Amino acid sequence: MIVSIDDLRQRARRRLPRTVFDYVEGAADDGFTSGANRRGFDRYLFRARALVDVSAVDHSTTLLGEKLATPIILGPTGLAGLLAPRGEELAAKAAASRGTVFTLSTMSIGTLEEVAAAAPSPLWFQLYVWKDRSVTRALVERAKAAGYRALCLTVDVPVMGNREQDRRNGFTLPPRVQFSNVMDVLRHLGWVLRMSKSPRATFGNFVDHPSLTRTDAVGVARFTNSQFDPSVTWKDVEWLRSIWTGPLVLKGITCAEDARQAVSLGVEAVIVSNHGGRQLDFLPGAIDVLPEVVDAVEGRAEVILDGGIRRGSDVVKAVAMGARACMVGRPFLYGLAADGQAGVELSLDILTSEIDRTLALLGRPRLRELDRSALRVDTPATLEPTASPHRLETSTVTRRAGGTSDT
Ligand SMILES: Cc1cc2nc3c(=O)[nH]c(=O)nc-3n(C[C@H](O)[C@H](O)[C@H](O)COP(=O)(O)O)c2cc1C
Ligand SMILES: CCCCC(=O)C(=O)O
Repeated sequence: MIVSIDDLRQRARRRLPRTVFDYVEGAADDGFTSGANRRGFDRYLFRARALVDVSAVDHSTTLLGEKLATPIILGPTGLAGLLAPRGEELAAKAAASRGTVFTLSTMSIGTLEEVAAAAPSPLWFQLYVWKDRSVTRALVERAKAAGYRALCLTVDVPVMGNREQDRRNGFTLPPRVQFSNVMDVLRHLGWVLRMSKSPRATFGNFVDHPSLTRTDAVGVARFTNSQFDPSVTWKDVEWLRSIWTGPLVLKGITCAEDARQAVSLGVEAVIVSNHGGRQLDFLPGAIDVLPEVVDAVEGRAEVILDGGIRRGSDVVKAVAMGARACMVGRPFLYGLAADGQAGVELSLDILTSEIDRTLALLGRPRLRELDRSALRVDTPATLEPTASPHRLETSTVTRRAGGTSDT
């Protein structure tokens, strides 16, 4: 029986060939940051109020001027179409049915036009900047023509992170059957059968690219490293600002300086993210850098927390710390692999019902009114309370240079 995101993960693990599941789980280097995204939430504990009328709980919010029925939005994930045929379309439809945003990755299997045609949900398009700026410009123009509401520039992939398991597995596109994985593929004939209905098994937005011929399999990291531009700077953000008229969002902000620079260029939202621990290892957990970014932005842009959300209580903590919404990657991918569109809907329903229960038990029925007084934290000095409206109550135990002592 599936009652949690972890149950969905187990189901996804059983249904996918190892190489595909490993790609989804993949973290850079030693996986420190991937683990920190989860561990970070453990340091934030609740301060609950009793005897509050919580008969009507409201978890709705607004983001970039649009009302969201849930504070959880679906993040960009390359190759989601390998988890289920037309996977990106299914996930976008699931987001629409739950009143939230789906973000399509540049590196999707479905084309950006196919996904826009399939789903009415407020769609965002995530952009990687290609060395060939005419490719980048064409993507932006196609996204505009197809009706994507916001452009989300990912800023934490100047080069691909070191995903060692993908390298050991020889992960390619299309996925290859090799001596080392033939037994695994045979054990997952259901997936093979399902995927035979997929219109293609390569990057849909670039089907005409000379490196993506029908016969050759391409190494995913090798391909992206050859195409993504490592010389991208803030100048490119200015350029995108000038050619994209809608809201511009930067994904992958992890410090105050970058947050301030983003705001000064008129960016509407920043996503605090370490790419789910898939890029630079030894960044802190996303929730750990959220206060720094919220305080630097000072309300001039919206802040979204991305990375490590597996429970509704994680979302409640992030919102209390000043995030407007949370983005998820793997949770909805597990749902997609487990049961297609219904599985993505289930992942959203699980998290949203956990948010409701948490808000009720916390005695804070309106998500939008949460602030740092809902939390206590055993914190290093860098996260000490600030004067912002999201002032954080420290717990009675604070960490001192010499260890832990009662105050
Ligand atoms: C399989 C997979 C593919 C991803 N592809 C992209 C991508 O194409 N573009 C991007 O900006 N982020 C990508 N990400 C990062 C996610 O958008 C998001 O930052 C991350 O998954 C959040 O962590 P979580 O999985 O713990 O929710 C990918 C993540 C995963 C797991
Ligand atoms: C498939 C190309 C890159 C996707 C990505 O950004 C990731 O795997 O994290």
